[in-house]
Amino acid sequence: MSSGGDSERLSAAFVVVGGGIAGVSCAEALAVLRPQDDVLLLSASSLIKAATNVQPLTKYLVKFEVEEQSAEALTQRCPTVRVVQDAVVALHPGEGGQGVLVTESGRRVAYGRLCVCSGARPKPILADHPLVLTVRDTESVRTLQARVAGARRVLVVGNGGIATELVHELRDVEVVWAVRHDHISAAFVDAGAGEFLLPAAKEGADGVEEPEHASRPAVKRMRFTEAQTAAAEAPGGGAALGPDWHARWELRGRHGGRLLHVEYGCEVVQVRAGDDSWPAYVELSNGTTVAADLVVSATGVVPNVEAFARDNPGLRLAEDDGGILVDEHMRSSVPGVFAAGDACTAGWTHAKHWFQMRLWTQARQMGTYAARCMSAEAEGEHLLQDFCFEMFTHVTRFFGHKVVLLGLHNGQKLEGGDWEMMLRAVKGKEYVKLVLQHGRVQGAVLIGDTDLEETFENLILDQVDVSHLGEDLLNPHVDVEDYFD
Ligand SMILES: Cc1cc2nc3c(=O)[nH]c(=O)nc-3n(C[C@H](O)[C@H](O)[C@H](O)COP(=O)(O)OP(=O)(O)OC[C@H]3O[C@@H](n4cnc5c(N)ncnc54)[C@H](O)[C@@H]3O)c2cc1C
Ligand SMILES: NC(=O)C1=CN([C@@H]2O[C@H](COP(=O)(O)OP(=O)(O)OC[C@H]3O[C@@H](n4cnc5c(N)ncnc54)[C@H](OP(=O)(O)O)[C@@H]3O)[C@@H](O)[C@H]2O)C=CC1
Repeated sequence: MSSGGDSERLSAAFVVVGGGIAGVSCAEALAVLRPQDDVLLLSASSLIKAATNVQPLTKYLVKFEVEEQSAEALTQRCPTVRVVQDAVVALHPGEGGQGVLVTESGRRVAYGRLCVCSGARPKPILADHPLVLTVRDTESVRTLQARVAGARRVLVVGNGGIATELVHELRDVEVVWAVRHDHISAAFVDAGAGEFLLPAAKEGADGVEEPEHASRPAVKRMRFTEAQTAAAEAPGGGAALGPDWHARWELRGRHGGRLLHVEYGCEVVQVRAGDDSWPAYVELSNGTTVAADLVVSATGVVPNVEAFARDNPGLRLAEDDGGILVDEHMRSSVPGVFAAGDACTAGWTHAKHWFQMRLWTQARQMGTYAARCMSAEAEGEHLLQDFCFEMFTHVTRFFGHKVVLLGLHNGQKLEGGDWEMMLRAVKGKEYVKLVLQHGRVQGAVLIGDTDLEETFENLILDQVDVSHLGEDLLNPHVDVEDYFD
């Protein structure tokens, strides 16, 4: 990896900014697609993140590991990729000719085509408070580990991916989890799934039990309208860490046992100065005051695009989340500038069953696809959009359970009309939820080892009418695939 070098001038036909999953996937794909061209990967972080052990679970659902690697590992795999560690501070798109990036160390990097994969950064509450921490990269989790080691009670704020994983992993400490919804893990799952996960959340990582096999699944069918859904959801530096980050970092406090208490339907109002007993008292909007050693804010992310947007009014950012707005070919509003991963906002008309979530799956898909788009543009070729944008898929683990999310799994985008929800649940073992509209499956939440992902993926994609199946659709003794052979 190159570093240093005041006012050095570099140039490459293809420049990628960012050493996270999106940037590395883009650079790797460019190396394959454009063996004749130099690819320059510029990253502020010294290590890069690569997707390894990629395993397709179905046509759309892919599982992989995220490995932190040295830049040399990437250049060995892809000899045409040069990696330079430096932070971009400005983008000068140029007019008609080559654009130029300016870096922190004074380099000027000319590009033919650029892909911005600069990720996102935490959107914390009380950002400058010394007792409030966020988690994003290796450095931040190292700080968290040190601070948790001296803690008796930690307040976790937020109800998404990080809070869900963190609450599970905190050991030997009292955890108060403040969520603004009426159930846990609301950024990913519905109230029923939150209820299903709660006992495992209370157990924590040390107490994960083997699933029960004895009880019979209960199948329920419910009909939802827009009003009911709204009511149900009413209040009650470096690359992002990869999945399983928590498995590598023991987060152990000094309480001598773990306790979880959830405060529902609330936000932080203020953090009051502490006394001899506790370093801080946190006032919540539901009237509760929590004495704590530490507050972890896990309240979402914002795209990290200031260096590119500053002084570039021509670079359109999304109004709602501030990401670089890209079209169906990952092109920004500035010619020659593409964007992918957490840094971008998908500005095209989405397929019915797809929506954007800032996840490593989408970072990898977008990075790879952006490389294909850049290459096709260079050749003047027309490219059809990748099929991965046809349907939202995500696989992860929450509280020791495998979680698969398919399509409009929470009825997203279906607000306007009638939709039904069909459920099958066995306490501690599995939770299967289908979202149906007009007799067709629109989405699914599969928790546990259900082995149903392929069946429901096909039903969502094919949109066949399944109304004649009734509750057999979730009958564990019926092979739904047989109906469609
Ligand atoms: C704690 C945590 C756990 C997560 N767990 C999961 C999970 O289990 N499953 C999942 O799907 N998703 C997970 N995510 C989300 C996932 O990690 C991100 O969606 C994904 O990594 C985004 O990849 P990216 O390449 O777009 O951005 P990043 O990984 O953030 O990479 C951005 C890169 O750009 C570089 N950079 C930034 N600005 C500049 C600049 N100006 N100049 C040069 N370089 C720059 C950074 O150094 C970094 O190398 C998690 C996120 C966090 C924080
Ligand atoms: N296993 C996985 O798949 C994981 C994925 N990730 C991803 O990493 C990124 C960062 O994770 P994370 O920070 O958890 O973000 P998420 O977007 O997953 O969740 C943010 C949560 O914080 C809530 N929130 C926002 N503002 C406030 C506030 N002021 N007070 C209280 N709560 C608030 C949001 O509520 P509301 O929805 O109402 O706005 C939401 O529940 C996300 O893109 C996430 O998808 C992270 C870890 C694991």
